[in-house]
Amino acid sequence: MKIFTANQIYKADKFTIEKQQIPSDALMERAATQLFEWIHSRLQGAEVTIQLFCGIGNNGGDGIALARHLKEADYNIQVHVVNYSEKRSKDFLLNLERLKDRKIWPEFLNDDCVMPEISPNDIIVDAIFGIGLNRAPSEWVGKLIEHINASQAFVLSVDIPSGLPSDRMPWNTDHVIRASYVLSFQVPKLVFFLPETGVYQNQWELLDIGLDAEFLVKEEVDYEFMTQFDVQPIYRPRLKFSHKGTYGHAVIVGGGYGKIGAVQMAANACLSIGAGLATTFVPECGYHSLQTALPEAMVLTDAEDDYISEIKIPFKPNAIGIGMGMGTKEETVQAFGKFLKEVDLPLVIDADGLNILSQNPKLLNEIPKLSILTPHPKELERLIGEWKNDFDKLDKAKTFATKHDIVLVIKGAHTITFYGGKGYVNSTGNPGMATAGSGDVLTGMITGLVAMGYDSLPATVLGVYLHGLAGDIGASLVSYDALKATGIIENIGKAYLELFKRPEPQEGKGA
Ligand SMILES: NC(=O)C1=CN([C@@H]2O[C@H](COP(=O)(O)OP(=O)(O)OC[C@H]3O[C@@H](n4cnc5c(N)ncnc54)[C@H](O)[C@@H]3O)[C@@H](O)[C@H]2O)[C@@H](O)CC1
Ligand SMILES: [K+]
Repeated sequence: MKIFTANQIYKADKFTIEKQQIPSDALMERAATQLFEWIHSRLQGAEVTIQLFCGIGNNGGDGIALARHLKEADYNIQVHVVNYSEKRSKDFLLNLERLKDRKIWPEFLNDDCVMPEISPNDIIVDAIFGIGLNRAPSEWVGKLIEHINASQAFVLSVDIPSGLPSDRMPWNTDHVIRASYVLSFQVPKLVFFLPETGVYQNQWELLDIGLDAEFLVKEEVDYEFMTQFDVQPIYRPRLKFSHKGTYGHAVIVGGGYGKIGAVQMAANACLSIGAGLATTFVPECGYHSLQTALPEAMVLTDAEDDYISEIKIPFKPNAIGIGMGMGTKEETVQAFGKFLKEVDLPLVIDADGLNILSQNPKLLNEIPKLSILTPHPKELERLIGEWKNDFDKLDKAKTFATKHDIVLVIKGAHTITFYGGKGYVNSTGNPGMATAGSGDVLTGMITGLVAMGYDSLPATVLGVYLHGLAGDIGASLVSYDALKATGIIENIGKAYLELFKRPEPQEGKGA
């Protein structure tokens, strides 16, 4: 699913109005109808007070049109116009007139207004600013937002939490609505997925306002949100007349004294995702535990007992995952550097492989093209340097991936994969996956998919999605808190099955 910028949404809006030959307020009416139906199907006419805070642009217009629908269904409403500018939008004014025709007179809030009383039992509709916000809200509007946030009422934001710009950091973090729920039109907004800006909403959901399908299909975007619908076509079914050689031979290189488990989990995940064969390459000390814990895998050992000193693979594998539990001992650094020069297939590089790269930046030029790097935030910072904020991080990550022609995976609540100047935002996963070994499992899964013949980008996007989905299934069985990395591996099979269940209505999860 494409993630549009505000400008692209305006373009889609214009295109739709022209192509469908509808008046401009028709989209606002669709938006208001959808908002109303969402609310009405849940409240069923309940006697709760709904306080609507509406700006003077089209977001406010949505709120005003919604107020009319709510009134017609006999809801108990209070409408406030947050009068932050004299430049009222045409469709806002049109809907204000329609509201007045029904004898509803909104209260106009200005910079000298008394803050309206809000009970914790009220429902707030936040339609103050939408994607048109392009500068800091003035002080009194900021104070009103703080007042709403302090009310403890349920806050339903229209399109985006007011005060949150769609493409940059907020000017003042206190002057952004903390939404209990966001009903966003047609396409998700990038800010929902970033750690610093995703915190302004608990949950979001899309409402379809019928923006033109042709535009949605054709418009090129910088980011995509990878839903079940987007990921399904990547999957390649196993063939009837295939054998284990068809699904590739993966090698997992890593481990050290006390850190053989990382390799074991990666190799286990690699086989569980479907690789034909898996061989591990570990220091000698890992031999017995690996042979015992994972009988399906083969084991090659380094000459050294405790650490890796020379990486020798006596056959040509289809994929190599490297770095987990490997340490950054000088001999290992040398071995890793030599291996990078020799190897002629894309690698999946994680953990200490990434640490070695950041400590020895010259090695970055030796990374085989189309390799996949899977840093968590700290590892990413060591690779690309500090960032000012999430947007700066995305820019730096994109530049780094393009410069080295690699796939870069920024792990987190919504893992983002960068390749070829584009970012793919993952839709699965949960906080329970922030647990030891979760990254090793991901590396193993992606390595397995590369071994099976998937190209680097599809292998990564599918691997990240299935990893999150396996984690979601695991957490649904044991809770977020009790989920362990092995619990993710155990549910890879169920994740595959879930991938082909009938898609549910698009619904997102907040930070
Ligand atoms: N294309 C679509 O998808 C549709 C969009 N609709 C709504 O339209 C919204 C966008 O409407 P607008 O473009 O009118 O913008 P907003 O309603 O977000 O903002 C109103 C206007 O206020 C001005 N402004 C920006 N920052 C300000 C500030 N800090 N203080 C004072 N004034 C400020 C800007 O000129 C802006 O256009 C969307 O978020 C959505 O809710 C809906 O009506 C349905 C159709
Ligand atoms: K809003």
